[in-house]
Amino acid sequence: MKILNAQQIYEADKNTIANQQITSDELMERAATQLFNWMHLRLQGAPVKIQLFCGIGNNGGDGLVLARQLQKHGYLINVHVVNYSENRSHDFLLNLDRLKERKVWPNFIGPKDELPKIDKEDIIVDAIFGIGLNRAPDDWVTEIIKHLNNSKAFVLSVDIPSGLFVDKAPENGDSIVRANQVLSFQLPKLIFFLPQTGIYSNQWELLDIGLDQVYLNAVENEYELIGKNEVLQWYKPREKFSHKGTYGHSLIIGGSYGKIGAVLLASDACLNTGSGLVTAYIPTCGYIPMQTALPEAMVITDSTEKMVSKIQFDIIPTVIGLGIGIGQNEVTVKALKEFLSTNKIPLVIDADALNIISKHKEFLKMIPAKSVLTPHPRELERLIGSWKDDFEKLEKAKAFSIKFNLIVVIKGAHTITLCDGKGYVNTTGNPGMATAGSGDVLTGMITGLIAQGYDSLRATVFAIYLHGRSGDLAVEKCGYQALTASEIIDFIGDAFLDLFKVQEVSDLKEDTE
Ligand SMILES: NC(=O)C1=CN([C@@H]2O[C@H](COP(=O)(O)OP(=O)(O)OC[C@H]3O[C@@H](n4cnc5c(N)ncnc54)[C@H](OP(=O)(O)O)[C@@H]3O)[C@@H](O)[C@H]2O)[C@@H](O)CC1
Ligand SMILES: Nc1ncnc2c1ncn2[C@@H]1O[C@H](COP(=O)(O)OP(=O)(O)O)[C@@H](O)[C@H]1O
Ligand SMILES: [K+]
Repeated sequence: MKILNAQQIYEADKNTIANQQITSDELMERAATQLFNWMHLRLQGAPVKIQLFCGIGNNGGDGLVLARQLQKHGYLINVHVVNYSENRSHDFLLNLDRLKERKVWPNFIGPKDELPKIDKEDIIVDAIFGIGLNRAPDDWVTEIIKHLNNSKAFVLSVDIPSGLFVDKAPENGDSIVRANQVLSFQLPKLIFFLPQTGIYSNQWELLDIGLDQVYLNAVENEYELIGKNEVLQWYKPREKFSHKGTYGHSLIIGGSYGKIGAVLLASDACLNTGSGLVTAYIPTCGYIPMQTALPEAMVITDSTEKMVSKIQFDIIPTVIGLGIGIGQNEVTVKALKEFLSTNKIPLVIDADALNIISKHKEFLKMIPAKSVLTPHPRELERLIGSWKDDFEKLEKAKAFSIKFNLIVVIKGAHTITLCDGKGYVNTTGNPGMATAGSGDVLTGMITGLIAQGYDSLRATVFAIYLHGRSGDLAVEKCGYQALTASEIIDFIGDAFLDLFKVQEVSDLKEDTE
């Protein structure tokens, strides 16, 4: 699903109005009717007080239409207009009149006015600012937002939590509404997925408002949200007359004394993702544990007991997963340099191999094009330097990926894959996966898909989806705390099977959250 920027959303708006021959206020009515339906379905006429806080733009206009519809259905409403500008939008004014026609007189709040009383049992509708916010809210507006946040009432935000910009980082957390639920119009917003801004939307859902499909299909998006529909089309079925050679040979290079488990996890994950053959290249000390714990994997040992000191093998792997548990010993750095200087096989690079490359930036030029780098936030910082906010992080990582023609994976709650200037935002996974070794599993999975002939970008995005989905399925059985990396591997098969399950309506709702 496409993630558009603010300007593109306004374009979608314009195209919808032109091509469907409707007025802008009809589109607003459509949007607010979806808001009303969502609330009405859940509240069923409950006598709860609904306090609507509306701005003076179209987000506020949505709030006013919603207020009118709620009042028509007998709900108890209090409408407040946060009167932050004289520059009121046409559709706001139109709907203000329509509300007044129904004898509803909003309470206008200006800089010096007292703040309305909010009980914790009330429901707050936050329609103060939408995607039109273009500067930090004034101090008195910030005070209102703080008042909403301190009220303990349930907050439902229209389109986005007020106070968030769509395309840049906020300056002051106090001026952002903390939404229990966001109902956003049709298109997901990038801010829902970034650690700094995602915290303001506890849950979010998309409401289809029938935006012009021709425009949406044609528009070039910088970010894409990845769910089941996106990855399913890439799935390669197993062929009847295939054999293990058909599905590639993965080589996993890594491990050091005390960190053989990392290679074990990656190799196991790689096999479970479908790689035809898997060979692990490890220091000698790992030979027996590796062969015992994972008989399906072949093993090549380094000449050194406790670390990788020379990367030499006589097989021809399809792809190499490099760096998990490898350490940063001087001999390993040398081995890595020698290996990179001649290697032409695509790489998936993780962990200490990334840290070594960060200290020896000249190695970057030796990495084959479209190899995959999978740093966690600290490793990313070592690679690209620090950033002032999530947006700068994305820009720096994107520039880095373009400069070296590499795929860069920013791991986290919503892992983002960057390639050729475009970002792919993952939707699966859960905090139970913040556990030792879960990144090693991901490296094995990406390697395993590349081995089977998926191009590196698809392999990466697909593996990240499956990795998160395995974690989501596993957590249903064991809970967040007990989730281990091995458990994620145990559920890779279920994650594949789950691709073909027909979704229940209730699951569909979960998917958009
Ligand atoms: N396709 C869709 O998705 C649809 C979207 N719809 C809805 O429209 C919403 C966007 O509406 P919007 O463009 O009127 O902007 P909104 O966020 O209401 O801001 C209002 C105005 O405030 C101003 N302003 C900005 N910052 C400020 C500040 N700090 N302090 C004071 N003033 C400030 C700025 O005007 P300025 O003062 O710069 O002239 C801005 O224009 C969208 O979120 C959704 O709810 C639906 O109705 C239909 C379909
Ligand atoms: N809160 C979270 N929600 C979803 N996924 C998470 C969360 N925290 C971590 N993960 C995932 O777990 C993995 C952790 O990787 P990493 O930090 O490299 O672990 P390790 O080095 O222990 O193997 C990444 O794929 C990341 O996206
Ligand atoms: K809002």
